[in-house]
Amino acid sequence: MPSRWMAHSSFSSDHFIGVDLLGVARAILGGAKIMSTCKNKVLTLVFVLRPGEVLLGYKKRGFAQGWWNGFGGKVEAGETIEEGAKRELHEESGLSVSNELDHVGVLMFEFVNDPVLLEVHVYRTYSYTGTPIETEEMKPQWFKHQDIPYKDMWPDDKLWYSLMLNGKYFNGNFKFEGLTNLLEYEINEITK
Ligand SMILES: Nc1ncnc2c1[nH]c(=O)n2[C@H]1C[C@H](O)[C@@H](COP(=O)(O)OP(=O)(O)OP(=O)(O)O)O1
Repeated sequence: MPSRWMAHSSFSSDHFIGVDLLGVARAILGGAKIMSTCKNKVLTLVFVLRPGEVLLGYKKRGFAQGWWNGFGGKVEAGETIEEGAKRELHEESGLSVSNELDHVGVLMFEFVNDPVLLEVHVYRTYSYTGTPIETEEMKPQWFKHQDIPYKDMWPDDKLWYSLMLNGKYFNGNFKFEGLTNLLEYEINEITK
């Protein structure tokens, strides 16, 4: 039975920092079946790992084109967040994952003058089948941890990647103006 990491948020742009994301994350860790309220745009982000390295994809088109990122995208109607994560990973890299993904974080992104909040669920795994292939959307490449190209990535990534790479559970709130100006943020590591 797949886990149902359905998103929930009482998030409001009037209370950007300090929302109950910590409570959401604790509930998830406690095994709660959290259903989507559909207030946010729910996305996934999957990191495939091998010892000392992470697989990133160079975004060839669309949102954040020209930057490196994990694999992921929007969760579709009728699928759990984890199912969406596995589907996007396969579509964008050719890799398949049959085991449960390790859910390590929830990141909330607000953009100035945009009422839509992005709720990004971060997963990692060492367990996959297949060989990474270039797809219409992404060009994959393995990076040693010390060579991760942060200057060609979302500005927030360098703030939380070490937690993800070390298998810590975390959440974060980020407020952007445009795609490159990170105005404020908060990151919490959560102990299980
Ligand atoms: N700030 C930040 N840091 C790291 N990663 C992300 C962000 N913002 C984000 O949106 N992301 C991630 C979350 C997703 O993995 C992708 C965005 O997905 P997107 O390409 O919009 O979704 P798809 O469903 O693949 O889109 P199309 O198929 O419609 O192009 O970035």
